[in-house]
Amino acid sequence: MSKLIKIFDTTLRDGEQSPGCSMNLKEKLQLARQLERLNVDIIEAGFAAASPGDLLAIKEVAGVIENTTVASLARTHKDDIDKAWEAVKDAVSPRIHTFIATSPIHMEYKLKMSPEAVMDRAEEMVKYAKKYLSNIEFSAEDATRSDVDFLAKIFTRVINAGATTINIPDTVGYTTPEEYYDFISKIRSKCPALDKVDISVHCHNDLGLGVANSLAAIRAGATQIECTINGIGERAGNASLEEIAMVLNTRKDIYPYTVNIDTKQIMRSSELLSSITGVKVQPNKAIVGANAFAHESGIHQHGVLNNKETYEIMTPESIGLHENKLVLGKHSGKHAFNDKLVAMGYNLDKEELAAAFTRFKEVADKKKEVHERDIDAIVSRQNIAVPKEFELERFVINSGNTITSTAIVNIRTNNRTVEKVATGDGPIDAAFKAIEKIVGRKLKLEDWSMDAVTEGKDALGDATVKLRDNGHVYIGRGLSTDIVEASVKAYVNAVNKMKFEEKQEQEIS
Ligand SMILES: CC(=O)SCCNC(=O)CCNC(=O)[C@H](O)C(C)(C)COP(=O)(O)OP(=O)(O)OC[C@H]1O[C@@H](n2cnc3c(N)ncnc32)[C@H](O)[C@@H]1OP(=O)(O)O
Ligand SMILES: CC(C)C(=O)C(=O)O
Ligand SMILES: [Mg+2]
Repeated sequence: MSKLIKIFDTTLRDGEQSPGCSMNLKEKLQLARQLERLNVDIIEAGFAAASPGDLLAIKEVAGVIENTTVASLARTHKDDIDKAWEAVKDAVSPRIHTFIATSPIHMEYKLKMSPEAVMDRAEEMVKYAKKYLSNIEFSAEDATRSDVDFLAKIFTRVINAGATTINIPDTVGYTTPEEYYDFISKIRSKCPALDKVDISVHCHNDLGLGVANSLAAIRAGATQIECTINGIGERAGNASLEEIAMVLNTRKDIYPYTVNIDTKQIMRSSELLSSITGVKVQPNKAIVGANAFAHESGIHQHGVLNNKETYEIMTPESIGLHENKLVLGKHSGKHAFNDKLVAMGYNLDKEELAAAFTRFKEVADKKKEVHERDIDAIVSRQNIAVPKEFELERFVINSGNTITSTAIVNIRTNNRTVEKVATGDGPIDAAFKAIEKIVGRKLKLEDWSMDAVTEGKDALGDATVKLRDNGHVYIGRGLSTDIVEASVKAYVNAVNKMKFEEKQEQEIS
């Protein structure tokens, strides 16, 4: 078998560091399960010392993931390492990932430590982590702006102390493919101990070179690539997992390596992440953008009609962009629905299945045809559902181009129905104002958007609402064939998330 290139997914850690991409515990669990289906080798589930909530989320992920290593990030501090261990110790395969910066600018101005002290600390903390477990990754933050001889020394010491993976990150997205190839080759020649461990790379996209640099690193001997779904991450993001996986899958002639990723799960992973964060993928994004497999111009269409390979270097099916197969209808029962879910890679418990089936029937009643992407939307929203402190019962809206829109909304909360009336600038605004009155709190609507999940006049509308309160942003999603209903559901979902997260924070603190 050819050499394995391990895929280390850091969507839940570095990805979550991007503005607007924070996720609650349920959302992290949902995404972690999808990453396991995608078959990544390592899930970096968070940074345990960052907050009690982060520690709890990693712990929960570690408790449910069976086939993938689960890692927590930790500074080179005893307390961080204790917390990281507490978070991952129940994992089937735990890893602690500890890091310290090695570039002159970071050591002098940020850490205020001498290079000798950094080296001593790194060695000491790897030894400290070793008392807990054997699988330890060490990262030299800002490696690409660090001195090669210094890196060779620190890597030799941490490997002798027990590190099993050495990461050489391009933290600020500064390097280029040729330079990175030479840099890694030089470090390898000065540090023979690297041949005994996995060499990892972690590339940021500040110059748009994250993927290209990761590929150059593979040719220089890297055996682990750190990346994120949709390329999210600090600043301009990280190298995108789907791009790396598809390059390695499509260009085996240049990269004759084994990669464990199930590429058919790529589209679903990308859509799930967008659905959780409310951050959409740009249409021309490679692999997962809406236009990635679209052919608009006549000459291209002519070519594709004669032979798809004239303009398609990979098939849409290879990333799980299925042909919108008609799957089930309103006469289908729970068994057929569950069989289909299993075939699509879902594994729901009894309660989740019952709730998803109810939603499926509601959708099937309104839509003639239920496609796999509709089911993806139903299931992913379902799992992310939080306790319904507020539940929409019904609404009536009076709207038109010559009258002020008026909404009457009835919501069930605390075992009673509350009804409020409000006027607004259009039907959706009126409905949102009525809900705000019921919640009894002034909420800032930061964003609202609507997408069609599938095509056609009976497409499911997928509404996203972003509410800001007390410095936090809460993202709600709503699905319906009716865009006002989808929006109202999304608003209520955002309010429920706000209440859920507030309660969680109170419980943890
Ligand atoms: C390149 C990366 O992505 S690194 C990961 C970045 N991610 C994050 O920072 C998200 C989570 N971070 C947090 O929640 C907080 O920053 C915490 C909880 C980790 C620390 O919070 P605070 O104690 O308030 O410290 P603050 O963030 O202001 O400063 C960082 C401190 O850690 C030190 N530090 C930074 N990196 C390291 C390291 N790898 N090893 C040891 N110490 C470090 C800094 O020198 C500074 O120390 P000081 O408090 O003695 O001056
Ligand atoms: C913690 C490290 C690996 C990191 O995120 C970076 O260097 O960008
Ligand atoms: Mg990073």
